[in-house]
Amino acid sequence: MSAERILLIDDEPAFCQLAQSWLQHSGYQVQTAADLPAAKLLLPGFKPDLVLLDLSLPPEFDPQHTLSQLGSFTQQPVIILTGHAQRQLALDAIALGAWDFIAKPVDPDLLAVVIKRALSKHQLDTELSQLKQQQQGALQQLIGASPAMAAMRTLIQRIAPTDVRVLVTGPSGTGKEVVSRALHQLSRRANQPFVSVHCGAIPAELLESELFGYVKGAFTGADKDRPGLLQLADKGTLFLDEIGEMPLPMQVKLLRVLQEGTYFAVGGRQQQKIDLRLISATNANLPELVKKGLFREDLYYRIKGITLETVALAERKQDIPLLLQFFLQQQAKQQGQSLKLDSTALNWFIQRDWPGNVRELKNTLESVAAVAQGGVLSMADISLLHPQALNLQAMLPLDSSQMSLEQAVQQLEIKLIKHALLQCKGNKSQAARELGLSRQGLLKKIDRYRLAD
Ligand SMILES: Nc1ncnc2c1ncn2[C@@H]1O[C@H](COP(=O)(O)OP(=O)(O)OP(=O)(O)O)[C@@H](O)[C@H]1O
Repeated sequence: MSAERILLIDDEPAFCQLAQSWLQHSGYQVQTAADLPAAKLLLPGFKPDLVLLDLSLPPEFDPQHTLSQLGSFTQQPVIILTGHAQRQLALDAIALGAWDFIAKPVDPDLLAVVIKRALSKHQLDTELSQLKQQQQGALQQLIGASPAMAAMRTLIQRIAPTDVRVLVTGPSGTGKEVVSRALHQLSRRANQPFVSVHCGAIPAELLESELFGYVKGAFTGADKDRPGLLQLADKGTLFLDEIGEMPLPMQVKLLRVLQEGTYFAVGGRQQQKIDLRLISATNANLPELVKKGLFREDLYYRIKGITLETVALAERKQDIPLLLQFFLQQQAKQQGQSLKLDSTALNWFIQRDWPGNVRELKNTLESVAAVAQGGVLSMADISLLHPQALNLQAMLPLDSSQMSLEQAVQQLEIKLIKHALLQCKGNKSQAARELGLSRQGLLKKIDRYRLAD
């Protein structure tokens, strides 16, 4: 650990020299300043963890003036150095926020104790505020003000500090990984690793050695010991994404780890102990997979703990503007210019269906932002990537002002669907994609408007 830094502000050169040498001897880094202007110049570069401040400083030698400057030291505790006659002033200083005072001539042992206490308090304060920031940060990444998102936030805050296993379910692209990361960041394991494993992306034959690691000679090519992801996640959180895709033989092995907290590396004989929190995610229906014999029932109950369910964007459309704003800010940071959507473009994003949920919304916005020129994203930009969007205005029913909103919307939908089907030569999957609908959604509308023939 690097030495803690102390800034000593005192105009007596002999005292400064002596105190500096005591403190350095005790392992602190010390810089001295003879007056407040000199001290303020040192602050940004030296970043002291603690300030020792004499009250009578040149040019005024006015303790009240020095006290009025206490506000310059907000990031670190200040210990006041006083003469015996200045006791009341020292008490005033404490009322103004100084941490403690010590009388001159200074007793080095007493000084050491006071400094140690002040520094450990300062460290606790810093850790606490970092933790608070981290916690706010974790939830700030989880955008949405819908009742579903508010309930999700409350649940995350409640269960994050426990070690209970969590299964996050919900449609693809709805934020299951974001939720899992927030659970980790709000947990007591926040400073330990969060290791994410996509169970479906690693070939079945490699999954065991990826998770458990292997020892030298375990198989051809294993020329040295290699730790597995489980070991990398030790003390932290293991996130098993798409757990429904884990092959059955691997499920048996994972079950043993969860039951016993131990495992063997591939080819290894030494039992490894592990302490981790498991969070799993899936968009599959696990009970259904259990019924079909594709997922072990005993493992299902082991990983289930508490189930959190993320909700499709279609069921919380009110989150779309907030999400757009969040992603626009991210894009703006990357592009180094401010970005916004004009009102028609914003409406297009809100009205559209997003079968790929937040992921699709984010990707679409990013592509539009990439092709847009200037800081305002408009329908013209959108139509470069989604030509059917341009036709929208032209397709509005001519006498729409005479109709109810519902009738006008229905007419517009019918026109758009017919147009898309024509363009896609009757291919419904393609037309659904063009319209930003799921195939199922399009079929329902075709049925409702009797457009089948
Ligand atoms: N509530 C949210 N706030 C901010 N970003 C979100 C939110 N939900 C999702 N995202 C973003 O959407 C994208 C997809 O999210 P994520 O990977 O967490 O979804 P998922 O449900 O785990 O998807 P999959 O099932 O396909 O693995 C990510 O870029 C993520 O940052």
